[in-house]
This record gives sequence, structure tokens and C-alpha cells, in this order.
Amino acid sequence: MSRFNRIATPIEDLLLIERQQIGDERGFFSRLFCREELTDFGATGAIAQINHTMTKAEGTVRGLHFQRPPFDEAKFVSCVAGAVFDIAVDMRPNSPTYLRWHGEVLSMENARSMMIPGGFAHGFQTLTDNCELIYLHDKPHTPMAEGGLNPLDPLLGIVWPLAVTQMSSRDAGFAYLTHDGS
Ligand SMILES: Cc1cn([C@H]2C[C@H](O)[C@@H](COP(=O)(O)OP(=O)(O)O[C@H]3O[C@H](C)C(=O)[C@H](O)[C@H]3O)O2)c(=O)[nH]c1=O
Repeated sequence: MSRFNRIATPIEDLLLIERQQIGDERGFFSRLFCREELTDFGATGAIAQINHTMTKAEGTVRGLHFQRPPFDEAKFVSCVAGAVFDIAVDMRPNSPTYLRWHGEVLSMENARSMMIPGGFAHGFQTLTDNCELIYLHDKPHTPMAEGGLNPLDPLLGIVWPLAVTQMSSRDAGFAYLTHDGS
């Protein structure tokens, strides 16, 4: 019996994964990831790095980040405390949904994760204080390959649920895209 329910999104290959929680009087047990069941995670299927972030204030935006090929990484993003509006932007040049974004609420309560293939930029906005995210990456952090999109870029047209209360200077400094996506 699968521990994960896969939900398609309007962007091909971008999946929402619902994790089964096995509850009892003590609370619940949940499998955060399973390579055997989620074989389509990443090109290699291997987990190269696991990251954990805590974001203190509601309304904070982190992202939108990506790594350029050959370091373009698949990410499996789960919210284990609080709730976030998680966004992925399709940056695959030949994709019919190139530069389209899709967002989902990930929270401790809804036990949902986003499976984001390589070729996407990722970011999120916190919907509560004290949000914690766990990221699984199939490639290591490679600063020289890192790039970013401005979360407020009008060309992307991302509708953030809340007024943006905090953003790193790096994220705020990403240049807006031009109409050819450059
Ligand atoms: C990503 C990363 C960062 N760092 C260091 C670099 C900085 O000194 C510090 C904070 O990095 P940054 O400001 O890039 O952290 P976020 O803004 O949360 O970035 C992350 O959040 C967005 C939403 C993502 O999707 C990425 O996973 C990741 O880029 O951690 C590391 O040491 N290893 C890493 O793998």
C-alpha cells in the first residue's frame, strides 16, 4: 500500500505529494520520503543533500532560487512546522509552460510536499510565524551555478497570498526578466 498520494499540477512533471499519516492515541507516524515509491525523484534518484530552514515571521518570502545545468537539482520540499505557500516556476526553455508558476499550500497539518524537478525555480511565502521546511536535493549546493528570479517580477505575475513582510537583500536584488526570459 502506498504511503504517498500523487496529485498532478497544471505544470507537467511538477507534483504535489500527500504523505500518509498513521495516527494513534500518541499522535502520528509519517514517512517523509521513500526512494522505492518516489522513484521519479531526480535524475539520479539519490539524495545528495537534505536542508532545513526555519523562517520566523509570517509573510516572509524566500527565493526564487535555482541551479543551472549540470547542477540543476530536483527538490522534494516539505513543511514540518507552520504553513507556507510554496511556488515553483518552470524554467525549462522548451516547456509549453515556460515561466509559468504554480503554488500550493504546504503545512504540518496537510502533510503535503512538492516534488520539483530540475529546471524549476523555487520559493515560498510563510503563512504563519515559525515555519520549518525540509528540502531533499538530488544534487549538492553549488554556489557558482546558483541563479534567482525576483519574487515580485511582473513578468512572472506571482500572486503572493500575504503582503511581503521580509525578503533577503539578495532576493530583492534579482533583476526582472525581459520578455524573452533573459
Ligand atoms: C541553499 C544553501 C545555502 N547555504 C548557505 C548560504 C547562505 O550563507 C545561507 C543562506 O542561504 P540562502 O540565503 O540562499 O537561503 P534561502 O534563501 O533559504 O535559500 C533556499 O531557499 C530557496 C527557497 C530554495 O529553494 C533553496 O533550497 C535555497 O536557495 O546558507 C548552504 O550552506 N547550503 C545550501 O544548500
